[in-house]
Amino acid sequence: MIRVEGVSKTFRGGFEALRNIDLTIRRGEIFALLGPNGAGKTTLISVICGLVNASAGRVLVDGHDNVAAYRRAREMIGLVPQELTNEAFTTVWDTVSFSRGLFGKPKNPAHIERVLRALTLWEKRNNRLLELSGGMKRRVLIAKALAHEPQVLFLDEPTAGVDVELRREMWNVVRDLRDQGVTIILTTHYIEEAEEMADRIGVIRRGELVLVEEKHALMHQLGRKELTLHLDTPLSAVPPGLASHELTLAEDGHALVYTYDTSRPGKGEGTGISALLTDLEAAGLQVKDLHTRQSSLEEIFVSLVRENA
Ligand SMILES: Nc1ncnc2c1ncn2[C@@H]1O[C@H](COP(=O)(O)OP(=O)(O)OP(=O)(O)O)[C@@H](O)[C@H]1O
Repeated sequence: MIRVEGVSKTFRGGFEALRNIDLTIRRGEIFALLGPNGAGKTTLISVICGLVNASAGRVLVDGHDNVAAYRRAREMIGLVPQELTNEAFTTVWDTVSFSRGLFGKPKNPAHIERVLRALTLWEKRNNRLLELSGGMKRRVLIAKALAHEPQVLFLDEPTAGVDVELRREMWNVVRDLRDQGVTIILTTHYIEEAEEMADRIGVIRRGELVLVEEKHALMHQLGRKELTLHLDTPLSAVPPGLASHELTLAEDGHALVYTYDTSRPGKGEGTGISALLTDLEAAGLQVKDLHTRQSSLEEIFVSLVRENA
């Protein structure tokens, strides 16, 4: 659906906000662009949408070059901006219809009605924006972005600063849109959001795309857990009887660390912990204490960003 080829952006003054980005977005997927503040997420979206010119490279939207064929490319895209706009005295119906008009599309009340119903705004269509709750205003932004029937929807921080309940509601809205065939690209600070929503995740850091991965493959990494066994008597090496387990020595031989995978439970011997405990006993090792830990999503994200430093 979208190809980003060798895109760089250097702002006036020489700041390099994007460096040689290559990215392909597949039709019908939800792609989450994850990155810390100032990483370049908004700049990348702005370049793809043709709001900011790239310094190098090109962007194709469904095969249309977004500079040479700007109008064709742009009309395929709906953009939900980060900030709420301020048309307080306009009604929901008018503001959404107006957005469609901006793309030179003929009026289509049936489509506007479909969009408003899908976003549960139909009952509020005659209300002015100032009369809506924060969550409704956010949904109006989505309705505006969908008014001209785009095939791709960009959501820039769709749930920044909203409460948990509203965040879940937004996630459902986005999933429904995907189910209707809209390709979705969202930026987020929230790892949980990327985990919950995305088919693929891209991590951007200081203008570079440091990782693009299927969510499930990432989850596989995330699924690793550690079991630390504190020993009564320190060891100088892992005993031969335990060689078949994935063990390393830690804390000067006072602890054995077992790494296992939680993403494939219930197959064969499962986590392997019971077999390990049996073998520990057979090897005559006394375990004083034990604890388990799982890398949090935050840790994985931070380590990904650091690894690529
Ligand atoms: N018009 C501009 N002129 C100069 N520098 C800019 C301009 N727009 C953005 N930048 C810089 O480019 C970098 C990337 O900004 P961008 O808004 O893309 O980050 P972001 O990843 O969306 O961050 P956030 O999560 O904070 O929204 C920042 O350092 C920002 O200061």
